[in-house]
Amino acid sequence: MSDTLYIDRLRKTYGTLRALDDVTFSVAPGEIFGFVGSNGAGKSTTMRIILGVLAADSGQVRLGEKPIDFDRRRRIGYMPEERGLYPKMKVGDQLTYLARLHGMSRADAEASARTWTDRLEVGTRYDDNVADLSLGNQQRVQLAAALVHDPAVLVLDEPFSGLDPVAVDVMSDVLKDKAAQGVPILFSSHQLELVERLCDRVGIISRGAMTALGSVDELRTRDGNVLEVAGPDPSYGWADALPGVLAAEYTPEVTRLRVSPDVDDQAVLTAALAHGPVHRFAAAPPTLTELFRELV
Ligand SMILES: Nc1ncnc2c1ncn2[C@@H]1O[C@H](COP(=O)(O)OP(=O)(O)OP(=O)(O)O)[C@@H](O)[C@H]1O
Repeated sequence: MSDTLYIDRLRKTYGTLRALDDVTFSVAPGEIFGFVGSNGAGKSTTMRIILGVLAADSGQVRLGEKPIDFDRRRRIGYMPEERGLYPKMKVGDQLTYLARLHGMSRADAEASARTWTDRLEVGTRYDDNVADLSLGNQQRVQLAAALVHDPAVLVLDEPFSGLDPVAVDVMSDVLKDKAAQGVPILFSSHQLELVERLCDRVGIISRGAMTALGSVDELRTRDGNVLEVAGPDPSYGWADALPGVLAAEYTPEVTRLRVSPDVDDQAVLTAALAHGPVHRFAAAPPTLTELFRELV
C-alpha cells in the first residue's frame, strides 16, 4: 500500500506570470485523479514541482506525512510532457537502464522491461531503436519507462495524447490495475470523456488556480441535479412554482429543470402530466465537457 500524495498550497511565478496560485489537492492510494485545464493552466508546472524538476516559490509536496525528498521521489513513476527517451538506444536496453537507475538488479530490471513492453504491446520492438518506432509506440515505451521500476506513485503528463483507441484501452487497463494495487495515480488530459470514464476524482485548474475538485458525480451535480422532461406544453411555465425546482428552461421539445437534491421527482412528473403527455423524463446532469466549458 502506498501513501497519499499531498499537493499543498503550491505557488509559482515565472517573472510576472503567476503560474500557480495556492494549488491544493491530494491523491489517495488506489485513486485515479484526473487533472484537467486549458492550455497553459498550470498542470505541467504542478507535475514538475511534484517531481522536483522545478522548485515552487512556496507550498509543499508530501508523500504520506513527510515532505517529499530525493528517496521518496524515486518511488514515483513519471511521464513528462516533453518525452524523455534516448532516440538512438534500444527499447529494451533503455527500460532496463532506467529500472537499474531506480535500484533494481539487472535480472529484475530485464524481467520488468520484458513484462511492460509485452503488456503495452511493444514487445516485438524490444531490440529496435526508439527513434524507429511510430510516435504512438514511442509513447507506449514512455509509459513503460514510468512503470518499469514498480513505482509506488504515478504522475503522468498527458499519457493518452496521440494514442489510437486500442492503445487508450490498454493504457486505461494498466492504470486501473495499478490503482487496484493501491498506487495513487495523477494524470493530466484534455480528453474529458476519458477522464470522466476513468477517474475517481477530478481537479479542474484555470489560470493557476483550482476551480473545481471532487468526484465526477459531485462536480456534475454541484449546481443541483438536472431533469429533462419532453412532452408537456411548455407555454404554461408548468414547473416554475414546484417545490425543489431552482430554475426552468423551456423549449418546444424539452423542459430542462435544475432541481435541488431533495426534490420530489414524482411530484414533478405528476405536474408535467397535467400539462400534456410525457414522452421522456430523465436525469440529465451536465457532462464533464459542458462543466469544463462553464468553469474555464
Ligand atoms: N519555463 C517557463 N518560463 C516562463 N513561463 C512558463 C514556463 N513554463 C511554463 N510557463 C507558463 O506557465 C503557465 C503554465 O504552464 P503549464 O505548462 O504548466 O500549463 P499546462 O496546464 O501544462 O498547459 P498544456 O495543457 O498546454 O500543457 C503558462 O502560461 C506557461 O506559458
